[in-house]
Amino acid sequence: MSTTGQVITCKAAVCWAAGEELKIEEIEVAPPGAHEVRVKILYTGICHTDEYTRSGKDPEGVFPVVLGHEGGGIVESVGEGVTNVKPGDHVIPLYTAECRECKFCKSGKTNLCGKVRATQGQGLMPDSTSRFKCKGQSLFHFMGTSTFSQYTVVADVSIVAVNETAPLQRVCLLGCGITTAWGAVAKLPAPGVKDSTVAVFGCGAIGLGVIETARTHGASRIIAVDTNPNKESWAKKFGAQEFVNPAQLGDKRIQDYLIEITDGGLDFTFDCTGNVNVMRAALEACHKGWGVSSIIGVAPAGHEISTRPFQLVTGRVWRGVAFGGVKGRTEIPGLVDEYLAGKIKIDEYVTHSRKFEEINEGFHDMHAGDCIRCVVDMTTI
Ligand SMILES: NC(=O)C1=CN([C@@H]2O[C@H](COP(=O)(O)OP(=O)(O)OC[C@H]3O[C@@H](n4cnc5c(N)ncnc54)[C@H](OP(=O)(O)O)[C@@H]3O)[C@@H](O)[C@H]2O)C=CC1
Ligand SMILES: N[C@@H](CCC(=O)N[C@@H](CSC=O)C(=O)NCC(=O)O)C(=O)O
Ligand SMILES: [Zn+2]
Ligand SMILES: [Zn+2]
Repeated sequence: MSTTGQVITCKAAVCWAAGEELKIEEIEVAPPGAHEVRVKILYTGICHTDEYTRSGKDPEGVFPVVLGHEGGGIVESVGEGVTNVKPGDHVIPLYTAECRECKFCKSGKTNLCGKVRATQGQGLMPDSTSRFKCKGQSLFHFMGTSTFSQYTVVADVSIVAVNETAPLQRVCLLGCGITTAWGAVAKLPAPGVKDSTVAVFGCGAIGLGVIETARTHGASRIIAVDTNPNKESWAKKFGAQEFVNPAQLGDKRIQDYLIEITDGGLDFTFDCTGNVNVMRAALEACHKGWGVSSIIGVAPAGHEISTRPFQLVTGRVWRGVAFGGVKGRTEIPGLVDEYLAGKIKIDEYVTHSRKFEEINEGFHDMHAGDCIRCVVDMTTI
């Protein structure tokens, strides 16, 4: 029986309040409005940003909410005026929209579309309402995606169809982590990291992806930095030649050590931790005159970065990047094809798989130190 135009009752993992575990609830998902798409989510990754918001560290966090932004699914139905996807398409929801009409999209300078960002940050659809209800209460959306629900509704500018032969339990990770890491390196202005020295701070999925992309883009030397000694073998497997544990340097600061072993500092550094002290170290480990440091990590509410302005006066550049600077509707289909052609790794990041009913264990996995990415099968309930 067709569900088009009907309210769908399904299961979702609801976070009722900051710091609480998720609770699997029966929820009602309204049909998509104009320029909206309802998606059956089959798989979702758990990203550290989901945990960041769950824990209450996100200044934009609103509750009760359906978290999740690294999903893969199939279009169930579309609202009026939707032309970019159709029922049955295999899709990846995008937390960075791409409307192709706003001043950001048209600038050619950024992937940060402005079309739905304001309401997305409030946990609402573009018309400032929610499509989710639980026990009569409205639930907030998250990052315009809410992939921890068996059905979700997203704006049409926030979704892309991908090659149907691609396994959704793998390419869902292109919804955030792997694309973020790939773009942060591959989309640097030419010549990028080719023949350059690189240091990557934090070797989770993001850091490992940065290491991998730096390797495939011809970096001459890649140094991985992580306080977790178990990450050394991971970093080397993805392409780092050296591994430094800052906790083992005694009184020496990590930036001073890196400057010492690289004849004045790195050409490129990347923060993949979200720790503002690490962000500072990554900037200060850059070479005078030309070193570029990219902030990828997301810092808790109230945390601020600082350094001596002299670090910038003397030619180091501090930048940040969201979703790797990638325009999702335009570029993700190509990344899926590159994965299918064996040019981009995804399988290697998946260390844990969980049933939907085990989603909280998936969050605990992230804290155990041996989890790179956990993929949740949304069809097990
Ligand atoms: N800008 C963007 O678009 C995106 C940003 N993010 C953000 O990127 C960050 C990284 O994500 P992810 O890779 O999933 O996270 P992980 O937690 O898996 O990886 C971070 C790694 O850094 C290590 N670490 C912690 N403290 C330090 C330190 N002081 N010095 C060196 N290493 C340290 C951690 O060790 P341990 O395991 O012991 O904690 C861990 O190995 C997060 O802040 C996430 O929110 C994610 C996706 C997109
Ligand atoms: N809401 C937070 C900031 C969260 C943040 O920086 N998100 C990243 C993506 S992290 C993905 O896992 C991002 O793309 N930000 C750009 C955006 O427009 O949201 C806060 O308010 O500090
Ligand atoms: Zn993420
Ligand atoms: Zn736009």
